[in-house]
Amino acid sequence: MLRAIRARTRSISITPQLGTFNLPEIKNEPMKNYGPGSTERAELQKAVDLMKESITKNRPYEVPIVVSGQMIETGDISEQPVPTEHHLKLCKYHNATAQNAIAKALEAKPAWEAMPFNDRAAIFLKAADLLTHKYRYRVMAATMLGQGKNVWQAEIDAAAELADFLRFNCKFAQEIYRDQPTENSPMMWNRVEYRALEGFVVAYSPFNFTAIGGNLVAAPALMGNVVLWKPSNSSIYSNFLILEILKEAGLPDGVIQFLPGNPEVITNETFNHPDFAGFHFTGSTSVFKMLWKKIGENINIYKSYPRIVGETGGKNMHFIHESADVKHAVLQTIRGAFEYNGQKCSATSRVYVPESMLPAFTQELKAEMAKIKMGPVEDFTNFATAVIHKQSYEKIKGYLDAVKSGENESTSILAGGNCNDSVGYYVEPTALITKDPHSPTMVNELFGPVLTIFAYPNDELVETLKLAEKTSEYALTCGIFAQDREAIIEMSNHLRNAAGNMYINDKSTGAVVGQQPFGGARGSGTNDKAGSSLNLLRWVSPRTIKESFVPIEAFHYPSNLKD
Ligand SMILES: NC(=O)c1ccc[n+]([C@@H]2O[C@H](COP(=O)([O-])OP(=O)(O)OC[C@H]3O[C@@H](n4cnc5c(N)ncnc54)[C@H](O)[C@@H]3O)[C@@H](O)[C@H]2O)c1
Ligand SMILES: N[C@@H](CCC=O)C(=O)O
Repeated sequence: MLRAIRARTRSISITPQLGTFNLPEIKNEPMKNYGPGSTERAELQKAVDLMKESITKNRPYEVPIVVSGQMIETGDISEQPVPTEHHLKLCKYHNATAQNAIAKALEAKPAWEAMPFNDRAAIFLKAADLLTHKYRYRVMAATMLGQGKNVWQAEIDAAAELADFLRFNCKFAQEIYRDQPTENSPMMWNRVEYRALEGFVVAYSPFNFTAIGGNLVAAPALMGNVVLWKPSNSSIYSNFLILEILKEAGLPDGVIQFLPGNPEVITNETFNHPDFAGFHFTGSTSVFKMLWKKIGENINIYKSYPRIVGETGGKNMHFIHESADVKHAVLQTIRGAFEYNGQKCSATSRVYVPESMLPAFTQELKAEMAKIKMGPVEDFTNFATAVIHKQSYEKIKGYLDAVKSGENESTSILAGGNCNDSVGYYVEPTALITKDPHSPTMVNELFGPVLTIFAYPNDELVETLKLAEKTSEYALTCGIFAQDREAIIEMSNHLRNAAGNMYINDKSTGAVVGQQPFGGARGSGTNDKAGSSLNLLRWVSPRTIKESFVPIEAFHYPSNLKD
């Protein structure tokens, strides 16, 4: 008997982990300020100029698909244009199919999920350090040229937020693994294992945050999953650089497969596979709903119930109370509405102003908006740049044309309103004012630099809060502005379900990982809070283990015995 046990033991492969390790201290990545004359400004300018020079000489970067570390050129090529100068192409990329990638990912899975946590964490911590040191300016330059971000927007996204995601995920994962049953009855031991999901995870990322693309794949991967990544066609090059960094950091081949290209092809191949185990999505609400439906239709072919995590659109408000500091509210509104040209899911796109404050608010807003400088990203003094692509330009212009033509008759232009796509997809930062709280630009997500103001009677605060609360299908972010504490409480209470991220006297954008976990409810997503343990928990399937130490001697319980 003993010999048989020994023989079995010898056949088990054991990965030793001879210690319970503490992670290095996890802190937010310090942000560089890129002020005039700074070293970082000079280095970033050099990286941007080099990249621009290369593509201007008609040498766009070439991005393959990556399956199990193999760079594959399918020959079916598309291009990623530069939004501020659309005749330039940042990269050419090969369109993928997913077939082989699924099999290869499943092959890579057993070794990856068996790798001790400290080794998996080391890979992502190393990637964060490679990003913030060796590759910071390159990834920022790719984000600036390819996605139209100015310096500060690229810094907070492609450098700081991505590094924060990679590092804080390790901290939160360690806390999850350490979360163990606190009670053990005599002569037994209870444990919980946090297994990776059975099968593969699919991640679809949006164009607007390089960091989100990185996190959509890194979060499930850190928890032991294998991930098929379909990046947005408008952020291919920066996303490919992230994959390269992860590879240099030691990520084994096959853990993340990189599949740029036609989303419908990838969807058909991955969503119809029995091992489809999870979907990690960030993008628009309509696409998410359509994909959720497909998953539902396929439910009988899957081996498990797929985990579905989606962070989607927003129609975020600033609600201003009569006690607010007007200048502060205006400046925060300009940042919230117009930084990155309003292309953040969290962008401020509607603002409620008390009637008594309207003249001061609009005067200050117009004066400050007149100082916004718009132009290409390589001129660091530009605050606004171009929107991402032609489709987006046409959509936003359509809403503005409806205001100009009187089709949207309740609404007029207060500032801005011009569009020009002769060189880049430029939409001037625009403030509209409306008499109709349900006008199209108060309700729909435009995803561009357009803000609509609605003035409410000072004595109708509660009614207007109720109106604002149910004006759109979304519930992502919201900023309330007031000095009066009772007003803050009233506003916050009425808007409790109108936003997953609420800001008091601050703008609706700019959540920081580890400080304000991010995500919304209603039409804005599943609110699984990117950059928190809530998100990581969606990528594990816990197994509870009870081990008894001492043999029992009878099946009866004392209650079965006779007196
Ligand atoms: N809530 C958040 O955290 C958050 C963050 C960033 C962006 N967003 C939202 O994302 C949107 C902007 O990003 P976008 O334009 O890249 O979004 P999108 O919905 O167009 O694309 C997102 C992803 O879905 C894929 N996709 C698009 N159409 C598809 C289809 N028919 N079938 C399968 N896949 C498809 C895209 O290729 C991309 O990878 C906005 O609505 C914004 O609010 C939300
Ligand atoms: N997390 C970002 C928004 C991401 C969506 O685009 C913010 O808080 O501004």
